[in-house]
Amino acid sequence: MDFTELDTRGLVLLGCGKMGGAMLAGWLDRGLSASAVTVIDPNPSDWLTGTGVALNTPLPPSPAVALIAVKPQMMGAALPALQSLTDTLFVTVAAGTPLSAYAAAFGASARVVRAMPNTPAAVGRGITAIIGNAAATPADLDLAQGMLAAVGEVVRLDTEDQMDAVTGLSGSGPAYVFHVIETMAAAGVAQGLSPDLALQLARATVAGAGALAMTGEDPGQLRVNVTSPNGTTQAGLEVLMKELPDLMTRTVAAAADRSRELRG
Ligand SMILES: NC(=O)C1=CN([C@@H]2O[C@H](COP(=O)(O)OP(=O)(O)OC[C@H]3O[C@@H](n4cnc5c(N)ncnc54)[C@H](OP(=O)(O)O)[C@@H]3O)[C@@H](O)[C@H]2O)C=CC1
Ligand SMILES: O=C(O)[C@@H]1CCC=N1
Repeated sequence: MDFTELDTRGLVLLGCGKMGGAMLAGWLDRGLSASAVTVIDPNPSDWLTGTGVALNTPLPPSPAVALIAVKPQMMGAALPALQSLTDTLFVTVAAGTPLSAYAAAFGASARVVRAMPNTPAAVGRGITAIIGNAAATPADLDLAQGMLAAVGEVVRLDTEDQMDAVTGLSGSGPAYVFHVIETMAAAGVAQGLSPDLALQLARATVAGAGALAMTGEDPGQLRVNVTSPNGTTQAGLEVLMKELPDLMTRTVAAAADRSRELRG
């Protein structure tokens, strides 16, 4: 990405925990100047302190973008810190919190893009869904998309309602996959492997399958390619496929429902 506008006018980051930190790490790795970034966070991590960004200093009056990455529950206490900004695009990654909440805090003319990223952004492999409010211009959406595309894929939503399902699928999804790694490793240990070897096999299997899935081949066909008739995979899938579809449907639904609840 061309970071010129952010480098020139500045980027403010409100909250730099797991998600804000993942995105900032991705941007700094891809060429954003640390000197252009001001972070507001009550307890900066050692990593953040070492990046050279400005920490809890007065804000520039008109940064290009203010990224809001605090927990939805902290929003009321945190947003007033950004109220003095002028001609700034607000980009929020908070789950649940609707676009209307930012109009209430910053005024109806505030330009806001709501985004749902995920933590693989830290290694440039995130996926983020975005939607703007009525005040956000096409140029604002392009700016937000450009920033987020620097740390992975970006998709645009048609309606804000879709954000709950996106949150339940790709926002929370990395945690489901990490749990698959954990449970595959534990299953390998139950078959007699050492914990270290089982974890190495599970981690590389998920990463390799993910890379293969990204070739664009249909995932159902990729599954068939592994499955010899009456072989080992078929025996395993006969167990997994009885339960996983319903389990995954309920998992994503629970996360999406929680996103709906967070609207308050
Ligand atoms: N983690 C994820 O995978 C994803 C998270 N999100 C969204 O990102 C947002 C942040 O989540 P996550 O990074 O996981 O949470 P974290 O708790 O890791 O990060 C939030 C950060 O905000 C800080 N903070 C608290 N109060 C304030 C304040 N008043 N002003 C500035 N900073 C403050 C926290 O400090 P302290 O810890 O000291 O309170 C913390 O460092 C949430 O809204 C979440 O819905 C979206 C997509 C994925
Ligand atoms: O768990 C959460 O609420 C946040 C939103 C998506 C991922 N983490």
